[in-house]
Amino acid sequence: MKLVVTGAGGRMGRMLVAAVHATPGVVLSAALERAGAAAIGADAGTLAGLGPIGVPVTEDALEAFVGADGVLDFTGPAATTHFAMLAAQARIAHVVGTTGLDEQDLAKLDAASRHAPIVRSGNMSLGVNLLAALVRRAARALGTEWDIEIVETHHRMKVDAPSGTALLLGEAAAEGRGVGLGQSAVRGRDGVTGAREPGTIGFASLRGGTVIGDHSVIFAGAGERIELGHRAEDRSLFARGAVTAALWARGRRPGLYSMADVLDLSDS
Ligand SMILES: NC(=O)C1=CN([C@@H]2O[C@H](COP(=O)(O)OP(=O)(O)OC[C@H]3O[C@@H](n4cnc5c(N)ncnc54)[C@H](OP(=O)(O)O)[C@@H]3O)[C@@H](O)[C@H]2O)C=CC1
Ligand SMILES: O=C(O)C1=N[C@H](C(=O)O)C[C@H](O)C1
Repeated sequence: MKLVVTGAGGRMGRMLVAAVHATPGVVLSAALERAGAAAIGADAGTLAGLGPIGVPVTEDALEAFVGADGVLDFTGPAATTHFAMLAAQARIAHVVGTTGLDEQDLAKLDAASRHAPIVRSGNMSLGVNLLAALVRRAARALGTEWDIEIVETHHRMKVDAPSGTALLLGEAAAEGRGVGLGQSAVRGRDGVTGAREPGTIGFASLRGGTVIGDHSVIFAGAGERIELGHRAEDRSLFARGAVTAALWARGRRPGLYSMADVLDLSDS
């Protein structure tokens, strides 16, 4: 399977190039960065710490997509919605790890998924997607007398909050309660906020240092607390998950899929 890596000079892009290189059955057919980026012309393998692999970083997404079977995309919302349109035109699988997408961005992905398969997840790891299934189950069992708070910590360079993973876990909690996250989420508190509103799902974001990604879901009841959590120790686990998603998506019908579909956790 021929794969394109977008944002190939970024933290995740370099991990993705290495994961593709290490996985039998997939090859890197192109590596992209934005026009004018310092990485243009560099060998993608060298950037990823592999040594030269003969794939230079380029800026021409359309040409790259036409010659490929899938694209691994961990960039930013504007780039990802653009790549979704191009992947739809080329009818190739689009694996989206990008977070910070708003409602309009998601609507664009939805439209693109009518023409090609898209696998989107705020977290491509098995551990987090299993955690989401556990959170859904706990929220269903405990009911609204137990307050739910989601705390996430990431490195100082992260640009969006709450993290995509925190929102994924919030969605799972809301589903467990049979409510929509949009109506329940409290995304940060400051000043005289008043007492906690029953049934809400709170989010708190911490940023600092080189933390790859820590998430805790706290269920706080009367006189007791349950905490379910996950700590990522290495970005390569997200990259391996993305390659697994691309292999799964190859030849699938157009549609919007999640990592829970890829990992067969949808009924959990
Ligand atoms: N779902 C998951 O499992 C995970 C998701 N992520 C998400 O992945 C995204 C990227 O994270 P990270 O790698 O840390 O960020 P980086 O900023 O290190 O990398 C993003 C790269 O994409 C490049 N880029 C931006 N726009 C374009 C474009 N139009 N064409 C080509 N390249 C482009 C950036 O270039 P430039 O610097 O010039 O903007 C940069 O090199 C984030 O949204 C993050 O939250 C991260 C880890 C796991
Ligand atoms: O930006 C990151 O680094 C990460 N982003 C994803 C998120 O927003 O949840 C996944 C992981 O936590 C790392």
